[in-house]
Amino acid sequence: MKFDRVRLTNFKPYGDADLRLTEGVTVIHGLNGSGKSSLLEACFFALYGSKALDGTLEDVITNGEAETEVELWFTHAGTSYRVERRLKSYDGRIDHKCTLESTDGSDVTRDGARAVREFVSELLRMDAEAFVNCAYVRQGEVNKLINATPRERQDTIDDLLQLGKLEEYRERAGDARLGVEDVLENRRGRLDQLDEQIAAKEDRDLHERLNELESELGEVTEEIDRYETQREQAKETREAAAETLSAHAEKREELEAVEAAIEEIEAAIRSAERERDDHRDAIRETRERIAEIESAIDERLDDAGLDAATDEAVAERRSELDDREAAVREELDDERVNAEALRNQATNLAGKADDRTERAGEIEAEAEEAATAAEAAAEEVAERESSIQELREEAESLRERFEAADADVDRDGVADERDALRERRGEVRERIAELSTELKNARERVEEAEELLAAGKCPECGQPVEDSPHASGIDEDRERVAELESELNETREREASLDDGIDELDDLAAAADRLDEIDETVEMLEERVAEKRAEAERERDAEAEKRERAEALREEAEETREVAAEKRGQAETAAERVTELEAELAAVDDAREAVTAVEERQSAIADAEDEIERRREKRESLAEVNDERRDRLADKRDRRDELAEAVDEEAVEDAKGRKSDAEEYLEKVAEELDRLEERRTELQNAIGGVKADLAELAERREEREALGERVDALETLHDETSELESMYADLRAELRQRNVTELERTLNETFELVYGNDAYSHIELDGEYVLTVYQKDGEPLDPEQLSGGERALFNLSLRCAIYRLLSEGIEGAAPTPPLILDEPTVFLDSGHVSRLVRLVEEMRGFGVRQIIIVSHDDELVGAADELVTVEKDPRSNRSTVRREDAAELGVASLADD
Ligand SMILES: Nc1ncnc2c1ncn2[C@@H]1O[C@H](COP(=O)(O)OP(=O)(O)OP(=O)(O)O)[C@@H](O)[C@H]1O
Repeated sequence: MKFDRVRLTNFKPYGDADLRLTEGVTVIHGLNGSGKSSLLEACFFALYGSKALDGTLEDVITNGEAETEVELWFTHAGTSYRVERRLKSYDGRIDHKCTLESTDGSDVTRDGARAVREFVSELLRMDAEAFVNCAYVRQGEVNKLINATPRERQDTIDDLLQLGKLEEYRERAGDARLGVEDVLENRRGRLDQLDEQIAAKEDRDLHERLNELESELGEVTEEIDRYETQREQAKETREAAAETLSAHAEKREELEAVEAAIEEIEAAIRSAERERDDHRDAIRETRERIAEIESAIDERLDDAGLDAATDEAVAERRSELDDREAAVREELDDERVNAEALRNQATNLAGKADDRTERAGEIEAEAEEAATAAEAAAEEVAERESSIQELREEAESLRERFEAADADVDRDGVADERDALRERRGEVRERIAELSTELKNARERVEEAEELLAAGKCPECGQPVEDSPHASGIDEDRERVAELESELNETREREASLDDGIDELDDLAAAADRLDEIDETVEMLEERVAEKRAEAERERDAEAEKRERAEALREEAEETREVAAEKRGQAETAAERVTELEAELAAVDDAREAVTAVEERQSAIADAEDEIERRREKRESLAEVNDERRDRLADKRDRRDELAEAVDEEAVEDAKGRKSDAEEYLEKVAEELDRLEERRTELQNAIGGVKADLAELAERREEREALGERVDALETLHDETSELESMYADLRAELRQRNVTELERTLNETFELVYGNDAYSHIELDGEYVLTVYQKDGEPLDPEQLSGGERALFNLSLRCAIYRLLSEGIEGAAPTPPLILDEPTVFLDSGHVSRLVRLVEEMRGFGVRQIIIVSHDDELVGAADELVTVEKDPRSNRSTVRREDAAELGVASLADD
């Protein structure tokens, strides 16, 4: 068997790891804690599941992950397999899924952790424990077999070499023997019991007892037959007597019945007679009642308006009353409607009259207003007329001013005239200005000339003159000044007169304007006067008309009121009529009531007469029934006399005596028969008991025979199982001895190999697997006394010896799995490491196909065919696995040397 490949996901420190493994020696190296042991553990776990773990399933899942997966490919006996295990943690539980399948088409599959484990244990012929004891030397367990007690070692090695099976078979055979012994014991006990039972039954002479019982039974049966015959005869006698008695009893019974019937009929006749008397009395009473009713009817005839109390008269009166009522009702309805209508009319008319009166008042108020308006208009007319008068007087005085004026102008020429004067005055004023200027100039010239003269200069040229000045011009100028002065005065006078004229004309023009104004005002006022006058006229007319209308309305209202009063009177009359009619209706009702009373009494009389008739009939029928009863009574009395004669008292006494004798006898016989029958039953039971005892005896004898045979067979079987048990024990002892010899040989061989030429000569292994090491001087030594390193090598030798024995000693496919050594060199010095290397080489020589070693020892690394490096990334804390190139390997180890 060999591992081909292991692949991990989230197993302990590994994230994803995939490693191919080859034949030969593979050394796995790496730093502490990098995951070397975990890799081996993963392979072991793949094969055996949780049994292969020291910790729990949960521990192998990488911290912080929920799921791990381990796959292992391996080959065994020419078949390749793949195991896959998957652990999933949820809700604090671990789900373990596991499958195994062959990968080369040989169609092996196993599903489930248990099925796979069983398959692997079977295939490798070792369970998980055997695997660690043989193939897988775990770290720190290098001394396991040495430190074990001989007993443990014995179990371990026996198991590995399959000797455990023989022990198991021996035990089974022992169990079988004990089982047979138990059964045998039990059967023997039963056999003794049967013998006792049979002897007891044989002691009791069962056949003789049976004969005695049967003859007594015969006698008892005969006696019973005899008694039964006699009993039949007694019964017949008793029946005959009883018949005679019952015939008599019948007659007596009939007699009694007839007597009772006679009494009954008599009583019936009496009671019928009483009933007839009752009817007669009732008839008399009814007649009296009819007379009373008739007189009551007479009393009510007048009220009902009837002459006679006959049916026709009543019917006629009734229809008369109905007609009357219908007529009165009709009129009443009409009259009620009429009264209501009149009342309404009266109310309406009174309302209307009130409305009219109110309206008349309103119109009168309007007339008053019109009168006031007419008055106001008249006053205004008077006022205006006096204004007109005043204006006319003013106009007259204005016109007089024209007459009195100097100017000869009229109203229309004033304006033109004034304009002409103003023009002329303008011309005059211009002239005044010219003259003033000219005068001023002339005066200045005079003044200048006088100044020049005074200064001795020529007044005309201005040149200084001594004596002859040019003085002629000055005089001229003085004349001119005078002329101009007079003309100016003249002209000024003219201006003044023009001013006066203009002033007068201004006054006149103003008067003319005023006249125009007055004319206009007067005209306007006259128009207003005319208007107001017309208005006053209109208002007065309106007043008159309204007063007329108001008067008319008041009259109308008065008339309406009268009509309303009239209607109210009519309404009252109608209401009175209604009351009358209602009274009449009541009277009709009373009359009808009286008629009804008469009618009722009439029918009461009829009923009473019917009753009388009924009672009379009843009396007759009762009389007939009684006649018939009397006939029957006579018959019954005849029959009674007949029966009384027929009853024979002597015969009855005789029959009674016979009957009681027979009964007495029957009672006694019954007692005797009961006793005999009881005895017969007892005898029959006893016979049955004896017969059963006989049958049981026969059965017991048969059973005893069969049991005897069975006990013989069991005794034989017991002998056989005992033999088998000792045979297995012998076989195991023999095989173990053979193995011990072989193991001792291979152990010495390997020990020699790793420890030769040293202090020790050989190792002895006895039948109980007690190990003793012999020194060169022949001194024996307990292996525990060896040093740590020696012990390690010694143990490895023992393991290898077992391993070899296993691979050589078992028929068929060698189960030898890879030899796995985890840190085997811990206790070894370098010399011993070399020996270990040699041991490994040697193991290879013995045909171990695959050796996997965890170690950092250079020498071991050097001896490897394959080197696997395990590293842990310090950052992610995840391990990886890597195979080194074999060529490089060689170089590396050379370089190291
Ligand atoms: N469930 C887990 N999740 C993550 N890491 C784990 C888990 N279980 C163990 N480890 C880590 O794996 C490492 C143990 O690995 P292992 O024992 O295989 O190392 P090693 O290489 O054999 O060491 P040494 O040389 O000391 O024997 C430890 O560092 C431990 O912290």
